[in-house]
Amino acid sequence: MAKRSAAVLGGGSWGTVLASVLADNGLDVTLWARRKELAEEITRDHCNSRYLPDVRLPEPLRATDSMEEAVTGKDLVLVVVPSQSMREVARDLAPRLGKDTLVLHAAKGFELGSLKRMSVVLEEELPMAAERIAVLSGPSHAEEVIRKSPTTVVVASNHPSVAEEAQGLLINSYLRVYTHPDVIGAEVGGSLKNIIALGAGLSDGLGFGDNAKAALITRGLAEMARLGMAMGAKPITFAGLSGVGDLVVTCTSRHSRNWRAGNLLSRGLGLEEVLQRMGMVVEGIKTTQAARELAGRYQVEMPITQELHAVLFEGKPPRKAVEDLMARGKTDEMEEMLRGSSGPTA
Ligand SMILES: NC(=O)c1ccc[n+]([C@@H]2O[C@H](COP(=O)([O-])OP(=O)(O)OC[C@H]3O[C@@H](n4cnc5c(N)ncnc54)[C@H](O)[C@@H]3O)[C@@H](O)[C@H]2O)c1
Ligand SMILES: O=P(O)(O)OC[C@H](O)CO
Repeated sequence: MAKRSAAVLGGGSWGTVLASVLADNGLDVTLWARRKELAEEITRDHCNSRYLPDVRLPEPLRATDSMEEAVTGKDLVLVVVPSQSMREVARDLAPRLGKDTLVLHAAKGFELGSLKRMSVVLEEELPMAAERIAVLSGPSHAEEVIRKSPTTVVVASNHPSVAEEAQGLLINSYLRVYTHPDVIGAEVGGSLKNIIALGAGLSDGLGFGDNAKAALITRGLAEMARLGMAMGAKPITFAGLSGVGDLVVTCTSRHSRNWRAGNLLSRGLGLEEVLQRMGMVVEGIKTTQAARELAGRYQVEMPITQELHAVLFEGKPPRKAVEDLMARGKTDEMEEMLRGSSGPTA
């Protein structure tokens, strides 16, 4: 059988690590990076010094700054760029995509303005591949996967055979991949957990304790599920890897960009300075804007998201945001879940 092949689009932390996983699995892999110097460094020195310092990448992994060269003849194209770049990259990919190539994305966010999920953006820009699209999500920090630390993720697709094929290409002894039928749930969970992780970083930075973090995680999950269900997700998806699994890892890991950004905000730094210090994408910030608009569109209460929006974009002091969350009207924790609707409780 011919050697399977893949292109990974995006030379940041997660793109580089997923390309390394596929190379470890024996695929012929080409990574596409926008910057020529980065592509050369990966091919020549087997490292990505900006995004993964001190990590040696698999020798067979090749990189290029030519998308044409990267994607031509590949069985799988894995798109791993920040959400706000997804449409632009998909547009460049469209004329080059092979007629049977699987398209998998691993971004966690919504497109600002349209508020669309990433697989919808891909379907719009790659209509010829609409039946071959899948999403990769779940608790997976790049820094741990590259060390081959045991990790579990899901590949969700509306087409079971597409999810199974992507699963077969990615699964190995340190990355266990489950298929999943709920694309909406996987994308909404993977995106919204970043908002709660920003809140967890803020909470920890302000010196609130473990009770506060447990509350944020649990009530955060409730509002993630509430919006997800209104958007068409299956509630059970939020109990899985792309829901509570990813929420827990992002709220508690020292690797989390979103947690770290929240923590820097708690020290009184402005948003611009926080982003400059991070130097990597912090998806939760734009997701907070998108989720607040989605909450309005779907008439769903998202108090944590609302308060975080006020802190990030309206100058509200974080302690006042916490006070206001605690002082909300009395409610029943499970009322809405047990009613099975997305009605107005929080
Ligand atoms: N880092 C992780 O551990 C991790 C894990 C799971 C999911 N994700 C998700 O993967 C996505 C990418 O995250 P990351 O951590 O790799 O980000 P990163 O900040 O490490 O890297 C982003 C990369 O995308 C490139 N890029 C941005 N816009 C581009 C464009 N228009 N064309 C080409 N390249 C472009 C940047 O140059 C950079 O190389 C995000 O949605 C993130 O939430 C990340
Ligand atoms: O580092 P973060 O906060 O962007 O999170 C990365 C992944 O989404 C964790 O699964």
